[in-house]
Amino acid sequence: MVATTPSLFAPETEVGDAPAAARPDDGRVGVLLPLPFDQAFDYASDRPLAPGTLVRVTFGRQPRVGVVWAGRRGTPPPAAKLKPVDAVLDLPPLSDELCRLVERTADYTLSPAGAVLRMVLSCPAGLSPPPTRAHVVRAGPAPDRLTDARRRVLDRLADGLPRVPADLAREAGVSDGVVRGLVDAGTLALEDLDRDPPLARPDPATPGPALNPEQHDAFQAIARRQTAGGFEAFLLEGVTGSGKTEVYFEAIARALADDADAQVAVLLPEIALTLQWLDRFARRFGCAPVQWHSGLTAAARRQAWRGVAEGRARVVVGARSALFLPYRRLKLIVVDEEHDPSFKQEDGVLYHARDMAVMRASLAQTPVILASATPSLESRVNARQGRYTHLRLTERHGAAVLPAVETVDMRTDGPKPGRWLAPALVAAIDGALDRGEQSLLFLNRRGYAPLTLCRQCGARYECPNCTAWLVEHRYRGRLECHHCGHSMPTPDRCFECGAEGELVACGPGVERLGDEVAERWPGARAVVLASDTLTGPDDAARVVARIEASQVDIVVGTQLITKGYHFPALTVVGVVDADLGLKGGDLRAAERTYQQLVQVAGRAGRADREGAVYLQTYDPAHPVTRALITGDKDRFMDLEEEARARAGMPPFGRLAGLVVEGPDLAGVVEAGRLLARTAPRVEGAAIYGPVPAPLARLRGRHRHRLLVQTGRDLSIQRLLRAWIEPLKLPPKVRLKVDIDPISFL
Ligand SMILES: Nc1ncnc2c1ncn2[C@@H]1O[C@H](COP(=O)(O)OP(=O)(O)OP(=O)(O)O)[C@@H](O)[C@H]1O
Ligand SMILES: [Zn+2]
Repeated sequence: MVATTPSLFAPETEVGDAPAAARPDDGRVGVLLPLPFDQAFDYASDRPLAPGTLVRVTFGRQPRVGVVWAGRRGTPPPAAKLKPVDAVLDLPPLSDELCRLVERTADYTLSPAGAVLRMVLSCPAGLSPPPTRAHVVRAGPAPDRLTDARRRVLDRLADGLPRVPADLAREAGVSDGVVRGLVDAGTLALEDLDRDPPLARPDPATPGPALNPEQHDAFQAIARRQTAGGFEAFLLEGVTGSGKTEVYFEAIARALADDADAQVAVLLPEIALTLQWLDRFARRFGCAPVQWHSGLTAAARRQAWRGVAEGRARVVVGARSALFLPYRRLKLIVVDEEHDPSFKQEDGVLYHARDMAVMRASLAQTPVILASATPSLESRVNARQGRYTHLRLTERHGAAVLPAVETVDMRTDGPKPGRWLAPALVAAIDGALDRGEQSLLFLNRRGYAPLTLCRQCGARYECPNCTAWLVEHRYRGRLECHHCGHSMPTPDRCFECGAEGELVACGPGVERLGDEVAERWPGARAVVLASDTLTGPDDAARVVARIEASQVDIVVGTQLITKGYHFPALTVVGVVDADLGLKGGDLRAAERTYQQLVQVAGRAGRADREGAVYLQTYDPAHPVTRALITGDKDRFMDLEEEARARAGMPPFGRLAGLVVEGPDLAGVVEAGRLLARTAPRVEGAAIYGPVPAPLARLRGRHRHRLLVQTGRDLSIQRLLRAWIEPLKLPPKVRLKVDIDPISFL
């Protein structure tokens, strides 16, 4: 059997302990702590505590919040050493479904269960009751002496909503003393209430747009499962602009309407979590969803976490970590842009949020929707083999059509040296400017130039901590490492030979394109968009609003600007270096490049004006380029799939990356040798390496890699555990195990 995520569907692999009743019989409960231990520790409890109950205990000397756990008990300590459960938190217990997700994720990724639990309890402030504040409420009859000022205060309170005294006084246009007087008179009273305003409830009753027939069929398939109940995974594949979002909005509305306590999780790649998306949600549901991502303030984070745990947060939209929130009653999961590599977490617990979303849905017995214009090969195979239900939207909504794609052969039709935009692309932008339309130039490289070298002696500027060039950022006047953040002012003389004025920038980044645009079209309104040219989400929102309002003619951007945006006046897209993603090619380089370019191209011509896309390439015959021109995605993906199948690569075989890293090379080499020497010799498993990783140094640490490849019929986790657990690595050397690796750096 070929299974893409075996522990989802093949219980014979790694299954965590099934939750049984906690065992208070012996006066003990197991408590799993958010620390890197796989086992629950015993604590004394004089009353039975249900699994999932959040408790405060002492571990070492530290107070900690943990979770009463049904299985995974370590060696029981003697009764004399047992510490009591100090307190039970005033929160609903974690759902059984979530506890099992923690165990499955731990088993699947070879992480300690406690490390996964830590992702669930990721908001310590949310664990305590919310701070309170005195609010004014109506408490008795109006006083005999009802002045005009007093009447205004009472009028404000007529809606029944409590208010903070100062706010009330301001709203009524009176002094604080008037409010105080009413409290003294017994007409009003002060009550300690949650400082946090209540979370708004999205309204599923507002009708969405009428779905077109394809959208309607897709939604009906999902709705049938919602009515019948239970787990089903849907792959919602629709060309860019086909209305995937409208379809899953309907499914969200259905989930909310069917069950007054239902909760919905929507996972988006962080950079696709834009104001445009939030606005659209608010227009459809009457209020913003609850957000969960790295940019939240501490207060917003606390409110979101607690709102989810108490079931008040009905729709949560967030980056991958939103999957591990303590939903009480999860009824639908949506993973939008499911192919996006950023769903893989690359540090700590190395999980893939898309795969774990499917796992969570199956544990919670709910539908899950994976949406994409360019589904991952893994999901495609799952759909073909019947594990996912495949829903397709083949056309853009309404009159919009997919843009025409052309290649520009850089070997024959490229620009002059020192320029980056070919004549054909320049002509297309001229045309767009004449017609008052917008153009987008895409280059997935921040900064001005990726390499700086000395024309005199050839010296290159390298990061002292990493195997990487320093990238020039001319706007800031600095050279920077994109891996560790190391940064220095751009020098004016060579560090090697001292020659002055001889340093040259090699190759383009978006800033350099911005210069070329300014030179060529001095009258055009241009903007360069990259994560480091924006000061934050507000700045990004402002720029996007300007583009929407057609106050920008030419956008130069990294992938930041490619995901999910809808700019009606944008008609020309230029991909400045279509070959960039193919360099250094790992397993998924072609697939990923294809997906990214389809997304970029998909920004063109989304409304009533037709779009055109220009791909600048040195290899116009490359299958990725061919597929983009012909639009024959299926053929391209079929070829990719055949190649993977032939090589026994995922999803037809399984991979695990092992990285040994440490501060000194000798220890790393020794650890690599130890792994090689003890490697299991098992039929159906191959082990490659150790070799220095492509990023042989990162943040000052040396890194060597091994790659383990097995067939689908082997449990790669079991093989790894038996091999690695007994090993004693040299001091300061760490081993990172990455199941289903996405990054091979
Ligand atoms: N049934 C419909 N009625 C009216 N407008 C629609 C309908 N379906 C889609 N649209 C509009 O068409 C545009 C594209 O739809 P949407 O953004 O949902 O597509 P998508 O498939 O999610 O796109 P992408 O993958 O490019 O992000 C939006 O402006 C949307 O409001
Ligand atoms: Zn560095």
